[in-house]
Amino acid sequence: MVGCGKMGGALLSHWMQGNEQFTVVDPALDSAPDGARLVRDRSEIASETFDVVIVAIKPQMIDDILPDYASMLSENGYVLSIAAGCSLSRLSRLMGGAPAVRVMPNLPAAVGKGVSGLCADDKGQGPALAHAEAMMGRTGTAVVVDSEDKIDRVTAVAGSGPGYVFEIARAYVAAAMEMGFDEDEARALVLGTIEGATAMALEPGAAGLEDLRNSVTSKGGTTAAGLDALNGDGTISRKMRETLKAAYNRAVELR
Ligand SMILES: NC(=O)C1=CN([C@@H]2O[C@H](COP(=O)(O)OP(=O)(O)OC[C@H]3O[C@@H](n4cnc5c(N)ncnc54)[C@H](O)[C@@H]3O)[C@@H](O)[C@H]2O)C=CC1
Ligand SMILES: O=C(O)[C@@H]1CCC=N1
Repeated sequence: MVGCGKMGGALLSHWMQGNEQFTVVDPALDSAPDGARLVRDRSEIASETFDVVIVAIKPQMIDDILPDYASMLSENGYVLSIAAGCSLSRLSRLMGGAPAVRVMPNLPAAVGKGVSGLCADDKGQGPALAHAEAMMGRTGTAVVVDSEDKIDRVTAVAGSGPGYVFEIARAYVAAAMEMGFDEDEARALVLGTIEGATAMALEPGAAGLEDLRNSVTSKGGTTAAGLDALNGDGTISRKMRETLKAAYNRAVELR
């Protein structure tokens, strides 16, 4: 595993539940998760081969770093990347034509509630994709998508998504504090509300989101007043479209 920072570390803690053995190369780590082997420089393992090379470094570093790993992939091995944008064809080329699988995870994998999309190139269909899907299944929900472009769309919706949710929650908490609650109270009220509303929407057979919203909204009541201020002019709807488009466009730039 090349790089083991925030996202790679979150995944590894759940990947370790399987039968694979992991070697992590990361110059910045003091220790690897229990049971994984840590090396700080690739030269320490240069003569070894691995069934999978996992790319968990920043996309901008891949061109410089990945070619050094091409000779370390075993004959039937594949490259698995979690990097935003970086295309299957680029990954495979940098790894000497190896089968390639792209995964777009998200950070709640840290608590086993990740959502991820996967896709593979032609050589990566079959055992490589099945293995990657099994690994991702240990971290939450994994969905194989039918085109590589959809991975960049998964990135915009789900990969970056926790960032949007944390930002919305942060603004919601800040507004609650301006209403006179202290931070602990505001966090409990806001995060509990988000958790409870999400749990209701996820119940099997739950009503649609519009109906759920309406079930909170009394005619002429407080929710109607709040919703009118929130999205009466469509600001939130427009902002969400702009948000996803901007993230998708950036993923395309990183291909
Ligand atoms: N953070 C997130 O929520 C998500 C991140 N990703 C992808 O995951 C990848 C990693 O992102 P983060 O974990 O957020 O970044 P990060 O900065 O936390 O982790 C990157 C790691 O790479 C290591 N590194 C730097 N140079 C290295 C080298 N030469 N050899 C080996 N390791 C090296 C760093 O020490 C660091 O631990 C990116 O490609 C990103 O697009 C994908 C989905 C979600
Ligand atoms: O911000 C990023 O580029 C990465 C990919 C998705 C989430 N974090």
